[in-house]
Amino acid sequence: TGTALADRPRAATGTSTHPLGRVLAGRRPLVCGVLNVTPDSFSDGGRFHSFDRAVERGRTLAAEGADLIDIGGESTRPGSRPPTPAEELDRVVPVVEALSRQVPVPLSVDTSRPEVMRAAVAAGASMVNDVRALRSPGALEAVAELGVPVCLMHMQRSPETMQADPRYRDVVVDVRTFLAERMRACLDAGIRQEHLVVDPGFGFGKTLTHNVALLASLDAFTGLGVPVMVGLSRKSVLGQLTGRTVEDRLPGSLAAAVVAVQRGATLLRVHDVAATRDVLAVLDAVGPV
Ligand SMILES: Nc1nc2ncc(COP(=O)(O)OP(=O)(O)O)nc2c(=O)[nH]1
Repeated sequence: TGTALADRPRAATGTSTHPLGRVLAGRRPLVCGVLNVTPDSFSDGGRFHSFDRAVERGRTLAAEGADLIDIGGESTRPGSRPPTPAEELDRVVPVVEALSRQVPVPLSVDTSRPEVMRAAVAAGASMVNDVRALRSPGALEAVAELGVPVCLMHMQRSPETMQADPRYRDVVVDVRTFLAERMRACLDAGIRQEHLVVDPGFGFGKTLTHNVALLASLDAFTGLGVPVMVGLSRKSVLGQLTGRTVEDRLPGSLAAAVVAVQRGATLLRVHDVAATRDVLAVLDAVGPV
């Protein structure tokens, strides 16, 4: 069941309004469900096992009301080693292909590799989400040619080293400046402004103090004039604030979602879609702060 392949929002290269662009222009905050197809996200699996569970997870996220499903094949946990290009392609593309036929919601591909962007969009993805903000060789050109929306996220250094000793002059100013520079690079490469999303990158080269400052000053990023994505769901910053392990961080995640939306976030990247949708329903009833 679900939308036939032909009816799905396709990567519309060169057309004026991309289907996902219309979604992103909407007023209601969007819930982006996290689907990590990585060994440490799906336990004891060979590709087949994780493939089956990944597709099942994607169907569950859609059934819970996800507006978008973000599919990633690279674990970006602090200290993690990136997969080879072949490993990443092998993890992501079959899942995108299967879900593009089975679920009626747009798919985003969480990758920094242009070859993975191209293969995932060809398989049915409608958006790119890049934790390296298109800094890899060929990434800007790939997104410009694909004509799909892209999320530009801030990360200091790399997953292997980012949490060693993160330092900023002023974390809000430094992250905002970085994102503004990446937006400029995108516009210069021919990527449309209405296809841009920015994300401060919570937990990516930030201490607890840095993460809290970024959340408290989220309006610095909404001031960039494009939708802001926030990914705080179950992250270690919530563990630092509550003392909870990852399995018990739903209350903290929902509190973070409320704060993020009230300070201007319009996309929430979360593991718990149904619970987050419930929180947004209550916020929506009350209206803006
Ligand atoms: N735009 C964006 N993309 C992201 N991709 C991965 C993660 C890492 O978090 P998660 O996927 O929950 O964990 P892991 O990759 O360790 O499984 N966080 C973000 C984020 O905050 N923003």
